[in-house]
Amino acid sequence: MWYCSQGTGEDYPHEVSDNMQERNAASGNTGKQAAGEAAAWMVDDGSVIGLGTGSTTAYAIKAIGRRIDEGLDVLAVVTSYQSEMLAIEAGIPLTTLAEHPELDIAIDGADQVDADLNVIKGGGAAHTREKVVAFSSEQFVVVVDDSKMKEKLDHFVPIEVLPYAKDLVMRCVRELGGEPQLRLASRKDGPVITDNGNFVIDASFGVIENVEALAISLSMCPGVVEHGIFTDVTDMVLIGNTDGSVTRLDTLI
Ligand SMILES: O=C(CO)[C@H](O)[C@H](O)COP(=O)(O)O
Repeated sequence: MWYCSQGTGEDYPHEVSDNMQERNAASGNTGKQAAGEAAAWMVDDGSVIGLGTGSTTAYAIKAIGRRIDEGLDVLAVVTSYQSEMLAIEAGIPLTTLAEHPELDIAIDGADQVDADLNVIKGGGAAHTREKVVAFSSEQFVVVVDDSKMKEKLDHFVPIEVLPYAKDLVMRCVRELGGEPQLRLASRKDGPVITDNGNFVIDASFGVIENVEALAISLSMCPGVVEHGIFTDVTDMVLIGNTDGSVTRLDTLI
């Protein structure tokens, strides 16, 4: 269950909303920027935060960096080399899960979100660390543009696998009714190698009727390091719309 609220200027602090629509429209990435920047305002002073990966989260990271310039005091755990580089560039002090195993809030993008706030992640092959960070956080906030919202999930599911187990995992996926495809690199010959040194298999299942059952079945296949289905962890989704407004979906407890 979730409830929904929508706003433009009034719902978010001045700095996010002021001229937000104009700036976002100019960038050509309106929804992602609106959602990412709105999430940056969810971060409290003195908190330890998790930073996801991807182009939408990048807007949040840059906006948190601007808040730090104005005095915000935070420490961040990153989920990938990409978020590490962006956080360093934005001037965000870093820490680790070993030093801070419990995070206050994590902000991350998604490839698709359904009406029950189930999420598919891993378009950037970072979902393993992203899932660890999400489950280590008191609050997990997902930031997406409105094209990512679906009544039922039908996006392919990224699965990080041990290279040694590639063929077994492909067989598991087929037995579960899916069509597996090894993700290939675009600027290198051969497969994508994750930040953890593994392969990624993208598995298409069409419309996923039972998200939790599929998530459990995929986890049970030997050689699966982690798959991109996130259930029962998302507390809030901030959806950036093409006009620069942001719609908020919260879980009801
Ligand atoms: O899961 C992810 C990385 O593994 C990303 O958060 C997801 O792919 C969304 O990316 P973007 O914000 O660039 O659309």
